[in-house]
Amino acid sequence: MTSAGLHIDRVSRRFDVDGRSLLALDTVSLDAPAGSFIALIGPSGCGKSTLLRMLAGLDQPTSGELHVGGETPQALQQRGALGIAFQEASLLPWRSVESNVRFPFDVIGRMTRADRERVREMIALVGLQGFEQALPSQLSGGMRQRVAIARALVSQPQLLLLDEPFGALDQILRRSMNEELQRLWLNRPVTTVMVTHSVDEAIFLADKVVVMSGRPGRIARVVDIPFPRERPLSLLASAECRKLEAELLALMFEGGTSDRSGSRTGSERGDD
Ligand SMILES: Nc1ncnc2c1ncn2[C@@H]1O[C@H](COP(=O)(O)OP(=O)(O)OP(=O)(O)O)[C@@H](O)[C@H]1O
Repeated sequence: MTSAGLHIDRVSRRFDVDGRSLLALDTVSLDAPAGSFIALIGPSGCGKSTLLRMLAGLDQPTSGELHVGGETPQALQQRGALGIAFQEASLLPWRSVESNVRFPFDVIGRMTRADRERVREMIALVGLQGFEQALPSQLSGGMRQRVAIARALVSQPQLLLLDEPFGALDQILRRSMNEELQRLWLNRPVTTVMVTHSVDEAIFLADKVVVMSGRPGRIARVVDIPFPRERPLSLLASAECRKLEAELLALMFEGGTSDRSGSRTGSERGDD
């Protein structure tokens, strides 16, 4: 299964809260070619998770459309072409590591010899050989996130969605998981959208960082990350990276008023 490009076209989402209509996302448009790594950053409540949930087919826009490789997220999800890992690893506690990683195949009712081999391979790739029969409660937080990432990638999805996958980990573990995710992604560059609160994590992993602003949630700016891969962790201490981090933070606080070049959204162009 090859990776797929993203097409988000003027997506808005309203919620009814206590009889009031809240505009959580306002005409968000974004295009990304197959094999891109997109990081979504922005202040709390700006709609990052809402956008990710729509890409996962778990929610529908009030207006606008989302397509992944020409298909709706629902279609993608139904044929097992979506990989999802959220902050709480959300493993099934009664299932072993092996059984959790195998889960996406159980859902689509398929388990070929190649699938079985793939489960074994993913467990090895995330460094959990020897823990196949362990239960989630017997694992550390980092190991549980590794299982979640292995499960998200096992069916070779066309789109990988990550919502703060390392948010609950300490800084050292988070860094090493960032390295590990980069290695897995370089092994097979699947189109990825990751929500993160960590600006340097976004810079380390992404091709493009999408900075969102809040109330209502909009894309303030899309910033290309210029650093070639494979990126070493030492990149994060470099002056160039620090400067970019400061600019992205400023964009987040100012609601995207910095003049750093980058693509503009439909609403910025005033064509919505
Ligand atoms: N099911 C829902 N019903 C009502 N309001 C909702 C619902 N889901 C999200 N919202 C509202 O939409 C807005 C965006 O929420 P969302 O969780 O997408 O933000 P976020 O950027 O992911 O925030 P955080 O960084 O804090 O996780 C918030 O104001 C939130 O209260």
